[in-house]
Amino acid sequence: MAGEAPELSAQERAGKAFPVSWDQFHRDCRALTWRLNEVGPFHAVIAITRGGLVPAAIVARELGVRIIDTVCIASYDHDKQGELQVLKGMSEAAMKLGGGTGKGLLIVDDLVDTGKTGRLVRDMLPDAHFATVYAKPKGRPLVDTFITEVSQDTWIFFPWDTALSYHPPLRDGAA
Ligand SMILES: O=P(O)(O)OC[C@H]1O[C@H](OP(=O)(O)OP(=O)(O)O)[C@H](O)[C@@H]1O
Ligand SMILES: Nc1nc2[nH]cnc2c(=O)[nH]1
Ligand SMILES: [Mg+2]
Repeated sequence: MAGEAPELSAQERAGKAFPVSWDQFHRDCRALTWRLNEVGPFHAVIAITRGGLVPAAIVARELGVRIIDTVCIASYDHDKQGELQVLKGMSEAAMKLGGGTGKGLLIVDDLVDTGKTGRLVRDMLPDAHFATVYAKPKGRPLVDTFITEVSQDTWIFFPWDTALSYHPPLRDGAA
C-alpha cells in the first residue's frame, strides 16, 4: 500500500553479518564430523537441499557413508521466509533403511534459524539424528549436533552465495 514502509527481509532484520569462507566452512564441517563420529554409525545421510548439500557431501566423505538422499524444501525466497514447500520427499529406499522413522539416518543442513525447516524434517523422521553446521537460538532445540551458535539477529553468508569484492576503507565510511 502507498505510504507503508517496505517489509524488511529476514537478512535486513538480522542486522549483523557473519560471512563464512569456503575454508572456514570446510573446517566447521570437519569439526561437525568429529562429533558425529561418536554418535554413528549411520546407514545414510539425508541432505536438506539446497543448503544441506555441501555439508552433507563433506560429512558423508569423512564418515565413509556412500548412501545420500535428499529432502528438497524451499522456504526462503532469497531472504524472505514464505510457506514451507516440500518439493521432493525421501526415496523409498532411504525410508526403508531408516525403518520408516529415520532410525540410523543422519539429516544434514547448513543451519537452523527459526527452526521451521528442521521441525518439518523432524516430523517426517522422528528417530533420525539431525545435524547442522550453524544454529540460531530459536532453532537450536531441534538440532542434535551443531558446531557454532550465532545470535538470532545474525545473517550467515555462505561461500556459495557470495563473491570477493572491493571493500572501502573504514575512514571512507565503510561499515
Ligand atoms: O530454520 P529456518 O528458519 O526454517 O531456516 C533454515 C533453512 O533456511 C535455509 O534454506 P532455504 O529455505 O533458504 O533454502 P536453500 O537451502 O535452498 O537455500 C537454510 O538452508 C535452512 O534449510
Ligand atoms: N544464507 C542464509 N540463509 C538463511 N536462511 C535462514 N537464515 C539464514 C541465514 O542466516 N543465512
Ligand atoms: Mg535450506
